[in-house]
Amino acid sequence: QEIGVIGIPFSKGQSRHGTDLAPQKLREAGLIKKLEDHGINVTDFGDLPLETHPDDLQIGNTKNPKTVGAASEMIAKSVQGILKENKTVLALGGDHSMAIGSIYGHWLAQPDLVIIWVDAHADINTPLTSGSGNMHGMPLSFLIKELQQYIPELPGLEYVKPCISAKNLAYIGLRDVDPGERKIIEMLGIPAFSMQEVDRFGIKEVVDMALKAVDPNGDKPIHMSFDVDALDPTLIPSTGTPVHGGLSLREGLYIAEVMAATGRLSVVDIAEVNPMLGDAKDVAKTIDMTLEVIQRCCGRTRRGAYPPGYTVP
Ligand SMILES: N/C(=N\O)NCCC[NH3+]
Ligand SMILES: [Mn+2]
Ligand SMILES: [Mn+2]
Ligand SMILES: [Mn+2]
Repeated sequence: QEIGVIGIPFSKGQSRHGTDLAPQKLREAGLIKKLEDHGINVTDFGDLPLETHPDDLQIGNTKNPKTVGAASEMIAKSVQGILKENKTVLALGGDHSMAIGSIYGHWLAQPDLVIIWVDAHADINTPLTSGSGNMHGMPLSFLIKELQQYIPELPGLEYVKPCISAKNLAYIGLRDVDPGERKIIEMLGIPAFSMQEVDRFGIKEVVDMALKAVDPNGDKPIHMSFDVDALDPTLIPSTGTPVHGGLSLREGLYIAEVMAATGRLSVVDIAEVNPMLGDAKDVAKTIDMTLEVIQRCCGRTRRGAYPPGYTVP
């Protein structure tokens, strides 16, 4: 499977500078070489030239809608284009508002996509239920058809068409869900496997149940939106909203290996790495753990592999 890497140097979906530096940091840590060393064909499409909208504003408490909207539109076009080249997209964020564009672009190319959202957070606040007004806590609300009656028109987001049904979304890793989000999850019956379910059933069962819920026939293109804060903060200290009691590295790798093994993993978002948070050791650890997960999204497995036609020397 061919991988197309796109850098999304973006931070305006939240308030902490730094997530825009993550794509370059991941490259500098050897991302491309690590993938190639494991026999993975990878093309690096560079970073999107994202810009801050000059006269952006705040609507209600929603911050930077024009900047987020313009970025999402550019992300959508890029993701759609890479999918058209029959490559799996590895979208390196950037804060999680990037998913507005990556999911929309995925839908433009493969409308029957399903979403696996791996995150400590649900990111499904509407502009009206959000406390902070940071759009990285809202991406899914702009995309889910059943929520559109609750979404006000925001300047910059006009082009985003609601394109996902709640039944095509499943969560893994939740442990910090706002009241409004909990209401939405229950109202729409979204399969949500929090860390409590991970503890109760184990990661194998949770991954099986999540996939069964959104893709019962095992024939849909999969969009995995992976917020690194799904992993435990001891593994990923350099992220904006860490929450104790996260996924272990092994659980994170397992999720990635199973998704990749379906052969239908079409788009992977890697969100919320913030290299400006914590000390140098924290940043190095965060980047290192993120690279571990990314490699398994792209087909490396802990079981080892060999190229087709390989014969033992
Ligand atoms: N990391 C975050 N989302 O995944 N932050 C925003 C969440 C606020 N409810
Ligand atoms: Mn998130
Ligand atoms: Mn999160
Ligand atoms: Mn609209």
